[in-house]
Amino acid sequence: MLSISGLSKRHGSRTVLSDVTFHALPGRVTGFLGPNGAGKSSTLRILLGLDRATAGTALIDGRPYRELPDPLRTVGSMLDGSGAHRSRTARNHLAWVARAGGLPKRRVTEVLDQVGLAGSGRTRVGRFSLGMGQRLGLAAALLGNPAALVLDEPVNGLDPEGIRWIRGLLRAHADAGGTVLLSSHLMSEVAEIADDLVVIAGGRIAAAGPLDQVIAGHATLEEAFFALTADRSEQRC
Ligand SMILES: Nc1ncnc2c1ncn2[C@@H]1O[C@H](COP(=O)(O)OP(=O)(O)OP(=O)(O)O)[C@@H](O)[C@H]1O
Repeated sequence: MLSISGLSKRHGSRTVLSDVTFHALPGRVTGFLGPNGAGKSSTLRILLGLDRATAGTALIDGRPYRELPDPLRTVGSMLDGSGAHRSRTARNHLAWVARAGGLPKRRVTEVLDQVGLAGSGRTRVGRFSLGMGQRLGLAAALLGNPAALVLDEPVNGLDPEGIRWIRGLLRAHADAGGTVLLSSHLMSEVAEIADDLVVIAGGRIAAAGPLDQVIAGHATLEEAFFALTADRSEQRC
């Protein structure tokens, strides 16, 4: 389980997160939805130990990321695409991640296959399309066969077939008991895949709960999203 509790973040005098609290549960896909600049990446960076909170906690199975004994086997993540150097091949990049994380080399071949890049393992990352880069980022996230996946805007750059594919992959992961937390600013994408929804705007949680509860009283998710985020987006202090 991923547990975010009372999380606040300030950059100088600017508050970018205020008392953010929500959970992402095993067996569920949780969509973390908000407009640009709402605080999604800031929250996920803290959860993944890449930034420190000003206050509050962000825990993975009850521990901060930095205290996980075996992080890559616990949580797989993708922030900002693949993070691979352009001059590396996909296979070299994954082998490097596997080595650093103490994972067996055979996992490289397995995840390349899993994300549909089996034929592109020896291609330099600099020649990858945006969608291939997303697939490579996902391959790295899957390397440790983790129970939890934390993905920042995973459908960015994917074509319709790629979007359909990633939906299936994330659905299967949750159906097998895994926890999936994915951020997006695209309502339609989230509506297609999420079981639970967390809506953030202006650094504050505007709504959280099962998808149907969050959109109850609104004709569509789009209408709910604008109603929930309209007041908050301008309220950052
Ligand atoms: N290092 C920083 N210094 C100052 N402000 C920052 C810093 N990092 C993020 N911010 C600000 O925090 C706010 C939230 O940014 P964040 O990237 O978390 O939003 P987001 O919801 O992920 O948006 P997007 O969908 O555009 O990526 C933004 O206004 C951003 O400008």
